[in-house]
Amino acid sequence: MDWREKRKQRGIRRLFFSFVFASRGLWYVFKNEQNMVIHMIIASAVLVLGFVVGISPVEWVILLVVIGGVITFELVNTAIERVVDLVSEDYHPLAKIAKDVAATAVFVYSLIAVVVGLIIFYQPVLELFGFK
Ligand SMILES: Nc1ncnc2c1ncn2[C@@H]1O[C@H](COP(=O)(O)OP(=O)(O)OP(=O)(O)O)[C@@H](O)[C@H]1O
Repeated sequence: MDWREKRKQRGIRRLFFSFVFASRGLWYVFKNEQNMVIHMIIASAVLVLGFVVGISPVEWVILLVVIGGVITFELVNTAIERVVDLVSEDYHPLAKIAKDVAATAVFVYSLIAVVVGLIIFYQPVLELFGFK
């Protein structure tokens, strides 16, 4: 069955194929984008740190939203890069703007994620190392 036929599916089968396509997308970006690997490593370290210092339920929610946001922006950034390359691989000022703006979206959200991480972990990490 090719992808056009899969797209015509309805109900549970359609849902199943949506998950298959989504997991392929995630795997593709993980394999091909170094930044995604870096995001995943940092996210894993932060999650482990969350367990170690014992952050509150609200802090967990904030952390998960922020981590999910960074990963989602990286996925959308890669999708935009590939669509731009599909339209033309030649140099074009608009292609440059599209890719630069998409990359900036990831950068801005990542900066916010770092600040949120510092706010959540600053105090508990100091206490963990006996500075407070
Ligand atoms: N077709 C193009 N025309 C003009 N500039 C381009 C073009 N393709 C890429 N660029 C420039 O090169 C940069 C890197 O593009 P590339 O497609 O290699 O993305 P990347 O290195 O995977 O980016 P990211 O780090 O965001 O994943 C873009 O941000 C853009 O400034």
